[in-house]
Amino acid sequence: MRSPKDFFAPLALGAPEPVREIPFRPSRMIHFFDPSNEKMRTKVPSIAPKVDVLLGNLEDAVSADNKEAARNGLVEVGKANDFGQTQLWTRINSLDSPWVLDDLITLVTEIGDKLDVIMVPKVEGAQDIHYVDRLLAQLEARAGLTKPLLVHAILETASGVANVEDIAGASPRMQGISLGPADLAASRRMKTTRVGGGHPGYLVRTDPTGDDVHEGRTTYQQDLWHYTVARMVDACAMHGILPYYGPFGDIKDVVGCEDQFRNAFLLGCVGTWTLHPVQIDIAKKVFSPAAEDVAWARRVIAAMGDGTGAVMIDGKMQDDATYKQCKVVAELADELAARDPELAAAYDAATVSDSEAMTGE
Ligand SMILES: CC(C)(COP(=O)(O)OP(=O)(O)OC[C@H]1O[C@@H](n2cnc3c(N)ncnc32)[C@H](O)[C@@H]1OP(=O)(O)O)[C@@H](O)C(=O)NCCC(=O)NCCSC(=O)C[C@](C)(O)C(=O)O
Ligand SMILES: [Mg+2]
Repeated sequence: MRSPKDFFAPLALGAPEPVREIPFRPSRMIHFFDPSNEKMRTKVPSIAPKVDVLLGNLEDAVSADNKEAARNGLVEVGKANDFGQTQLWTRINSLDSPWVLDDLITLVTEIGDKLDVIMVPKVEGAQDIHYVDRLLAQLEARAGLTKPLLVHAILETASGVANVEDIAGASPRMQGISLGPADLAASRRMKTTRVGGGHPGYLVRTDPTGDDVHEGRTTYQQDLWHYTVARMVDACAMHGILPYYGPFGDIKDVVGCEDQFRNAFLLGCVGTWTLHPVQIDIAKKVFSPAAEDVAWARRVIAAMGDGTGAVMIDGKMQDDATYKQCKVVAELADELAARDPELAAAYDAATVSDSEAMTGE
């Protein structure tokens, strides 16, 4: 464990200074594409402006035969495109794979200036982040990069979940963490066969009231991922980094997908993954606060003045803590509106005057 005094020192001579604060750039959707697929590569210029993050995936879902083609395809995409406000990320192969070393050497030296974040799969503990941290510093120095690359961990092993707080705080490069429900389910020996989402068998049932043991009792499906997402959110908030939901594999179930995304949004996640174009608008809708919620938040903030004391608005008590919640919503809205003129217009149109606020009543 490094001394706190050394935490922000570069890990290689000539590497850039680590960031002191993780930049909050909109990342409502991390859109996955397979860079070994030529058709997908040609779509990059049209997809990039529609997403906050475009991610060239090198790991699972890219067949072993295509690993080099995916790496080279991503280099080609990185060099050929100007991504504007859209971030370019990659998911490298896992640290125990035969491909990861070449992934890192090639990507950092060839397109390190275009990449924002390196997503590391199957992170087991802080030691995995330390390894990547030092290697990235060496490669940044070799490539002459002036901006440090950030690191994002996927929470997809039981060990990773048990060590999530250490992972979140392992390096100043740590940008965020995503849930990896498919590998995590396998690692935990859960009995599901899906990529994210719920399961009809995971439920609670109302008590029997008499002879109705076998029928007439309502059941409620539960969220398999609640514990993990909540724990991930706390670990990220504790270390000033950003939590994300992950993939929702039932592409056709756009309603279930929206519900799962919204649960994550309400619990504190800033974004999710999109695996197919149909999920992009769902993520955008869910991870942009609703216009009426933004109007309400702005109204509470205006009525609360310096943020202390208590006021009544529409029969609801507001105080320092609701003020802080409203600041989270309003500040997120401002960040998103700065990038998205349509959202900015919707938020401005919904702004409600605070004149109805009844201070002290
Ligand atoms: C599922 C697949 C095969 C269906 O692909 P398809 O071509 O069969 O689907 P489609 O509905 O027929 O596609 C319609 C159009 O959309 C295009 N398209 C389709 N997808 C995309 C895309 N992502 N980006 C851009 N374009 C896309 C596709 O090329 C087609 O274009 P066309 O109309 O011109 O012919 C495809 O969507 C895909 O490959 N998606 C990405 C899959 C992926 O990255 N999986 C890994 C992440 S999840 C994971 O790893 C788990 C985790 C975290 O590790 C863990 O929980 O453990
Ligand atoms: Mg996985």
